[in-house]
Amino acid sequence: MGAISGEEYMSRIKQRNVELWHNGEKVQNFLTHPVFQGIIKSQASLYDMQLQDSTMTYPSPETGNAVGLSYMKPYTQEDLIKRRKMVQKWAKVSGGMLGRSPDYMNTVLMAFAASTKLLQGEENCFPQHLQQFYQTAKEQDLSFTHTFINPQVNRSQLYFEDSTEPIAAKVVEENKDGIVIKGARLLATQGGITDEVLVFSSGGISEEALGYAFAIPSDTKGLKFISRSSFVGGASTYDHPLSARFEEADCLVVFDHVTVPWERVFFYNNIKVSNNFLMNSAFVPFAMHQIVSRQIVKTQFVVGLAESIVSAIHISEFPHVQEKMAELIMTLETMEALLLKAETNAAIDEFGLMRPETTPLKVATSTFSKGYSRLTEIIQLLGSSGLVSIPTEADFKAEIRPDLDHYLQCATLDAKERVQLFRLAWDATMSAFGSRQIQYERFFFGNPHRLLSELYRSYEIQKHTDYIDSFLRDE
Ligand SMILES: Cc1cc2nc3c(=O)[nH]c(=O)nc-3n(C[C@H](O)[C@H](O)[C@H](O)COP(=O)(O)OP(=O)(O)OC[C@H]3O[C@@H](n4cnc5c(N)ncnc54)[C@H](O)[C@@H]3O)c2cc1C
Repeated sequence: MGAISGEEYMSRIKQRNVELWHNGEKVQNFLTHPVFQGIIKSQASLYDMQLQDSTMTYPSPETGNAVGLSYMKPYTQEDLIKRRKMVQKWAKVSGGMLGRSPDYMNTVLMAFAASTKLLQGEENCFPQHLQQFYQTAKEQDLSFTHTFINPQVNRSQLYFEDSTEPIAAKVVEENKDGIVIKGARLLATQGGITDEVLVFSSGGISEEALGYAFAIPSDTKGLKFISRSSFVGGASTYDHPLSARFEEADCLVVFDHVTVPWERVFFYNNIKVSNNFLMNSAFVPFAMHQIVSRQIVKTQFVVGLAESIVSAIHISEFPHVQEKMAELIMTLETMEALLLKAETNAAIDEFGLMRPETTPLKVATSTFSKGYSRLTEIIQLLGSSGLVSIPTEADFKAEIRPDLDHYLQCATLDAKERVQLFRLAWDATMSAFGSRQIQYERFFFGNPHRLLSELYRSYEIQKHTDYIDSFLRDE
């Protein structure tokens, strides 16, 4: 089969009988629902793009089919660069706003499947199931959401859930068919509108029943996705240039005695593996390589947007404006340099993959997680009242049009073009969609404080203290 078209992706979504709730109602037809139709069309356009661009696929080593490059295990630096270019082509479609373009989860699955030797010989671990699932996903171009964390009930390190009905999803039974899961997980972005959901323990557990990894179809019996309220502002892409197309709902995932068939269980009932697999696997470097590639496109988008505002209202002569533009450029150049360093220093890892150097990627993701809100703040500071003087497409069709044309023109654009630009800046930085983007970049890859402390703990710092020692000795 191999890489699919947008049409095939949509027809699969349509055929699945997924239980997805939004605003108190069970969603019936996803393809025409005002909240989900925009994102589904955008995802479909990405699949079409992949099918039409030969640099976005590669021949499957097993079948020879043209399959998505995001599934490709990189063995050389050229492979890594091909992967980066593929990620960035897709990211350009949404200005980097789509966190779950298919390459993200495909990369994650590739990295997990490449790491199965960590499961070999371990109790209750099934490396062959993970390998097989990766092959199926690659050949059928399956789409994914994932959920790695437990509900935010009590994060105290001393907390031990004692509810009689599980809150955090756990294994409540195992039988001849598989393991049975009851409870909930957070926070599946694009939950309900993908073929499959990938569920992994992200560590930090002390109870065996909470440690497992599996993948199941989104329409598995007992599985329910509860979407947050939608940030789609409306269907008009003039009024809502981003949210109308790229709003990815985030979902609570509820497992009501969901049976996971044995062939879909990757591991369970093994605390050591559950706590270590994610971090010891190839997940972090390869997921981060995808993330930083996308975040660079997002930064380019912000730089372009900011400069378009600067030139539209002629504010480039002011020193603080130049300083703010320089700040954006510094972030972009820093991100690009870090990615280049990671790729340049890539080396074959314990799984035989060409692994990008992890430290620059950790620095880049942490820089962006902290700094993206500042990038959006700069857009707000430059756009000023222009970000709220944003009449709608309907206003431009009404009899007030001559007033709008006259009073909302700017140095380089007519009123309708100017409002279109400022509406884009508003949607990127101030609308509900734009605010969620900030929260997304802060948190989606895990607790940012944990990532920073992990950066410090894994950093080869000894050479610098050795330097100080020798400096003192030489005095
Ligand atoms: C928009 C968005 C989309 C997301 N999409 C997905 C997805 O598709 N799939 C998925 O699996 N997850 C997703 N996530 C969830 C993401 O993985 C979590 O937000 C992240 O791991 C942080 O967990 P939390 O939100 O429960 O915050 P918490 O862990 O509850 O943290 C709350 C606060 O307490 C602090 N805190 C908590 N514990 C500690 C500690 N031990 N030490 C120090 N400080 C602590 C945190 O730093 C934070 O300030 C998404 C999140 C967002 C915001």
